[in-house]
Amino acid sequence: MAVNTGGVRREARTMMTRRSVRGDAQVPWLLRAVSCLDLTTLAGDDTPGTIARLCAKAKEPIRKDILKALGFEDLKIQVGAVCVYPDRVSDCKHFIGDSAIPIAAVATGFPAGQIKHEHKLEEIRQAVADGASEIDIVIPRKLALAGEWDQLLRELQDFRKACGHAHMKTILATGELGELTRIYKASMVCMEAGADFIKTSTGKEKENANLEVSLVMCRAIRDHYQRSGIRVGFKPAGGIRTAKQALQYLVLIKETLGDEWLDPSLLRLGASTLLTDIERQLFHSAFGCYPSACEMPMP
Ligand SMILES: O=C[C@H](O)COP(=O)(O)O
Repeated sequence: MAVNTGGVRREARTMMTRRSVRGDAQVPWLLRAVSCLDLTTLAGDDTPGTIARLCAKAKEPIRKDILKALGFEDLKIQVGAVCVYPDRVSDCKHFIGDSAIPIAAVATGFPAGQIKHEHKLEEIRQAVADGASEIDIVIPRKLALAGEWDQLLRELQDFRKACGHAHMKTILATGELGELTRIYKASMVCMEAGADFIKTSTGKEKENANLEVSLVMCRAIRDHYQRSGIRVGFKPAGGIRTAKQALQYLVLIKETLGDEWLDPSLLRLGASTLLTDIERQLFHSAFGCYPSACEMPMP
């Protein structure tokens, strides 16, 4: 199937002008975005201290006084998952404790995927053994770029097996795949290999998540569902920093896949700093002004 690039651009643009969430109506949508958030830290200087702070925030992502002022004090809200490098999974396991928040590990030589296939499989198995229940694998881009779809399918099926009981989220790194038609095809191969989620980007490419590639990937998910009856989740990731952007993704997913996909079991927003802006916007809705820098960190 060839994707009409101009048509996708137009549709993504007009969808945002046709449908938007304004004023107080934003509050439940933003809370939904928080519950679908893969709260992420993927930095070379991540330490057990960084992971302790990440896990504390994952358990209580929005301050109690804000929730109370919004009338949601009884809401038990937590993020969709925490997402870290494989070497930090055991720290996460320790700090997440008894909470049911899933631990996601990036793997297969994240972000570039330029390591040997057997090392990728070993990395997945180790992350699962350490306590990850979700594995965000990067696809070997060279196979997609060369159109070697059968080989890509075989390697992804190996990853699927190595994940065992853990969910497999496949990262396309769309910014490195070029054409939208290739992104559609790669999405289909990932789903055929048994991906539980397809994810746009690592956050490390020059071009990360955007509405156009998200529209194409959501359509691939819809087409796959119509053919197989299997619901695959979607994870836009990389460069999603503002509450406004998060709302745009929720609108796009609602319009393309329906309300059923607005749930952590089928939607995740991969982001390292988005939560700060969402909390600031919720503070504004609760108290009528933005917090000062000492009250809440700036994004
Ligand atoms: O998977 C999530 C991304 O790596 C996070 O990217 P970000 O730091 O641009 O939010």
